[in-house]
Amino acid sequence: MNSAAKTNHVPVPNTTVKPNSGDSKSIYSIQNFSLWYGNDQALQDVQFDIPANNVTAIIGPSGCGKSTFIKALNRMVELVASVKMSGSISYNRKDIFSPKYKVEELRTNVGMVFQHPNPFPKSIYENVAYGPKIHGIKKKKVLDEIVEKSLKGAALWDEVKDRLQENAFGLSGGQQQRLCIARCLAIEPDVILMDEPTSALDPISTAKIEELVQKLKEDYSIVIVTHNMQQAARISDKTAFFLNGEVIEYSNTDELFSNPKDKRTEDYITGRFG
Ligand SMILES: Nc1ncnc2c1ncn2[C@@H]1O[C@H](COP(=O)(O)OP(=O)(O)OP(=O)(O)O)[C@@H](O)[C@H]1O
Repeated sequence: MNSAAKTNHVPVPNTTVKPNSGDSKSIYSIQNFSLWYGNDQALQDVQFDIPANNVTAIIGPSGCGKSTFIKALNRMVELVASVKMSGSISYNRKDIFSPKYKVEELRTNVGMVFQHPNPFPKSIYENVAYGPKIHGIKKKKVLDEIVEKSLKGAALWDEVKDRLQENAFGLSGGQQQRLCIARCLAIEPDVILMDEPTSALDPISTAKIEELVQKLKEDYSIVIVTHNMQQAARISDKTAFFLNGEVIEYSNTDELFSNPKDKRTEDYITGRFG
């Protein structure tokens, strides 16, 4: 780990966390991962595996560390100067914080979609072609194919195929979010991280994104932060419940919602707090 790890940190084993059931290959393995912003601890001994070609939901009340955790998975969290970490996160069995690991390689494999759609102030076409161009693809025919494939993958092609040169800001919020997903698909990642991707959207746009997430998991591993427990229950295979920076419970989604093992999980999913 290239960031200075705290030395005065005493790991507290979290006995309620279940290891991965082993029914699917793990894409990420998180071991005793802790994180501080300055002196304030935001994550404590997070430990679980994230399976490939599954949707993994991260739930928990405001401020429990969900965004911090998801931003650690692509090392975006390092952009905050005061961050210190200990423990490890492996992606495809390689420690992502090893000095040998190139962050560019990680970001090519791990795409991210944010809470608020954030298209570039460019045409719909250019938004999707941007990443491949950065990666050196110049031929128009190849770029055209990537743009079409990515927009189809994000279930947006039919709505925009006749207006590809129009500015992306002319799209609705839900369409902009699917454009951001298409932009992500264009660089052919393995993993898509989604940080509350539907919280700024209306119910119909939300339903479209949820349907899309279900389809995307055939080809991608998805980690989604959501405040919405119904959404987690509807679309995810695994759920991790975070509280005060700790993973209180991690298991198959149907199990976690129907038969929570920890009283705090039960209280949260039944709306007693949060
Ligand atoms: N850049 C930062 N600098 C300092 N502290 C931060 C920073 N980002 C987050 N924190 C703190 O870390 C803790 C976890 O925040 P985080 O945003 O990860 O929680 P969250 O569960 O995603 O919250 P929400 O659901 O409200 O988005 C909070 O106490 C927050 O104040």
